[in-house]
Amino acid sequence: MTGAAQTQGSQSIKYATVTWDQLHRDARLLATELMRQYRPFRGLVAITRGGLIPAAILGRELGCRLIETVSVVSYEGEEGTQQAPKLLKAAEAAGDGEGFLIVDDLVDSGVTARYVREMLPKAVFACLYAKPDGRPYTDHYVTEVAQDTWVLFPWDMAPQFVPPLSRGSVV
Ligand SMILES: O=P(O)(O)OC[C@H]1O[C@H](OP(=O)(O)OP(=O)(O)O)[C@H](O)[C@@H]1O
Ligand SMILES: Nc1nc2[nH]cnc2c(=O)[nH]1
Ligand SMILES: [Mg+2]
Repeated sequence: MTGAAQTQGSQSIKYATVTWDQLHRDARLLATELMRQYRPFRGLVAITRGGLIPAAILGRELGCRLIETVSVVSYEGEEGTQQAPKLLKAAEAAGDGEGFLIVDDLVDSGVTARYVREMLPKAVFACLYAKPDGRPYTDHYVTEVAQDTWVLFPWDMAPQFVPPLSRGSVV
């Protein structure tokens, strides 16, 4: 994970960028830990969309071909900042979650994880990255990220031209 700061107006935003290679390595590290701790899972539940690619990698490593999805949208509540999750698709094949592993890319506030866990109380929850507020809602994660940092996943980015320093650009 690589750190960077970007200024937008008067605000400085901190980013942690994750490359495809790093994401793949982290997903394999997570798989190693899960293999050590659990009997084979009956299936995985990917939280769309961010959990889909981590779930594909974990499914391959753990030898698990049943991958169910749950689709949740979190949006701003009318009174301002409170997020209210809305279910677009339930994980019907997972029952109460027994024998299933819920997979997401990260936990931030923990709102999404808490909501999905309430639907699948017997499932194990794992993600790649965890911010402090979300950490209590995941059983496993690989790397902690500061709460004020936005994780940029490989699917959020594209390589682009950067002018050389000699042209006076600021890095
Ligand atoms: O802990 P929280 O504050 O709930 O945030 C974490 C969730 O936010 C992101 O998903 P998002 O809702 O942006 O949708 P996406 O996966 O489709 O990109 C991320 O993939 C997690 O699912
Ligand atoms: N890409 C991305 N999505 C998020 N959703 C909630 N927090 C984050 C984050 O840090 N990065
Ligand atoms: Mg998501």
